[in-house]
Amino acid sequence: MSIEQLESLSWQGLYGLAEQLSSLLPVNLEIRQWKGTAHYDAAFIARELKVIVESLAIQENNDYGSAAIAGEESEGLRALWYRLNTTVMLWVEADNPEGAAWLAANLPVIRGYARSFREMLAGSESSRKLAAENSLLKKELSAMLSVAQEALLVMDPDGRIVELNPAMSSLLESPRTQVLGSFIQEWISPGDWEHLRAARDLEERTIVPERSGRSRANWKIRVKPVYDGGQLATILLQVEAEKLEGKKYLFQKQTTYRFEDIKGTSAPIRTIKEMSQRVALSEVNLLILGESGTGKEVFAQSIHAASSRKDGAFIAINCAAIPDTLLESELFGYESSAFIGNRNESKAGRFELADGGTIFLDEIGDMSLHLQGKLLRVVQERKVERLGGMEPIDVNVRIIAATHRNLDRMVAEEKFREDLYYRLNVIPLHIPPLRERKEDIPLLLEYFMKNVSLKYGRMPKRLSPQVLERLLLYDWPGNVRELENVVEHFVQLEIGDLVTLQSLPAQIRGQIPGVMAPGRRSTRHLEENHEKETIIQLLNQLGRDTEGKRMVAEKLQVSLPTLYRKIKKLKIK
Ligand SMILES: Nc1ncnc2c1ncn2[C@@H]1O[C@H](COP(=O)(O)OP(=O)(O)OP(=O)(O)O)[C@@H](O)[C@H]1O
Repeated sequence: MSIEQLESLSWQGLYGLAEQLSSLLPVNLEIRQWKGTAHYDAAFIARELKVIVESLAIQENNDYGSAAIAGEESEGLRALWYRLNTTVMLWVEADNPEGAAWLAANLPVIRGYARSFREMLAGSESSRKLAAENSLLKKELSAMLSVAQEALLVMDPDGRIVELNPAMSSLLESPRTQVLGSFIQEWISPGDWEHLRAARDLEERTIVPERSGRSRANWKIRVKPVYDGGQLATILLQVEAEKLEGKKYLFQKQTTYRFEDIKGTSAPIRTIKEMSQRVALSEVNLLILGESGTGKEVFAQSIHAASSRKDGAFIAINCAAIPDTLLESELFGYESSAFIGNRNESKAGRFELADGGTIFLDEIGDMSLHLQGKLLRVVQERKVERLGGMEPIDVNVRIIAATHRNLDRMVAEEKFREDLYYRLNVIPLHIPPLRERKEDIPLLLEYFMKNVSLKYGRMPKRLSPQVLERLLLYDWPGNVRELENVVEHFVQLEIGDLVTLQSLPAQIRGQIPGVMAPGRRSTRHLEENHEKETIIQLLNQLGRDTEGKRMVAEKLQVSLPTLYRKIKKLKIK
């Protein structure tokens, strides 16, 4: 029966309604009769019930703490209902003894209303409770996330990032507000996203992020899907930037450097740059040799970017950064049956991924003899075999290998396969250490000062002439990387815009030129050569008379007699 029909019914009374309705409703319904009123009509009651039902529907999302009041007057009768929290009260001012009988007769109709009333109330009540619980849970979740040291991220099944903590935002090097709402696919490859989405339970994997900020570290990911009613509802991610114990990365697949990024105008750097630009155009494998921090990787990337393979992948892998067995499966891939462990998937190796492009095997001197043998096969036959795979797979990959080790000596000591050495070493590129091209130092200082200041949003600082002089005297065992770090140190210092001697890092301040800096691996011979060179430079600058020599001794922080002894010993004219 509709409200309209109910409205047309005549008034029968009120008594008994309250009790009966209250037993049907999840609320206390009080219907009160106010004495002194002549009559009442059913239409009015029905309208009131309608108002209650509709108001409840409208107010579903309202704050239940506030009272909702609706009232109506009709022919001197007044009904007032209100709801405060879960209590609904309907007061009716009427005094009609026939009411009870009428209500009893029409109870099924009233019950129908009561039922929908109850359902609505129950629905709105449970959604209110749920909303309250949800909002509390959300607050608890974000509090938990904010105190966690691990980088954590919550996303929906489409990869939309709905929450992340400060550790994650710093790992992504982006403010939280900027990341919220973006998609994880902006940070990782489609293949890696597919794997994350397909995870059935807690899973771990290492991936190479598409964008990972300056660290260029790989991500060790723990992924946990959350299901609701059999449907994937949320994906939780814990990300750890791979700890590389001093290594730069395990894998990497973008190039960021071009030849124009290689700064330096000295003869040695110009020569090696020109040579690299020439060989970039050929297809030969390359071996880049040089001390740590000289820019071997910068060269490898620039060569790839200038080669005909530039549209193919550049896959870098650090052979010293991971254990041999993992390196083997990473390089060559595996078939499900063969891989030891609980994985049941097949995986392409880095050689396959680099097909049509370049593979950069960094720290090749650290590769085991066993893997050197397998690598030789790839170099010779241009085919790889996955672990446990039956069919060799053709790969068209250019290999650029690099090492800071002395491979000649390793070959002599039978620690590096001679046949592989000759295959890779078709055109060796020696990157000179910074101390052999000191004229590049001012340019590099200026270049890094500009870049690093920009990165930290600070004003570039000037170097005092004494600081510049000391930096020119220093022998830079960590090469360009060390120089970049020193500039970073300057930029971060809370000093004025002038860097003075006091601000120099200890290793540079403390170094008397020619005395080996801690960690330096150069030989005594190199050290003496360098000392000799430094003294000659200073004598040329300051003069060879006694006054000049006194100043040179002062600069070198040695006594005048010591300087004379050194001049004699090093046969300086
Ligand atoms: N000529 C250069 N111009 C500008 N920046 C350079 C140059 N050479 C090196 N760098 C910078 O120095 C740092 C070290 O370079 P890179 O990582 O290529 O050295 P590496 O020889 O591969 O070191 P390692 O042997 O430790 O792997 C990088 O940050 C790079 O940007």
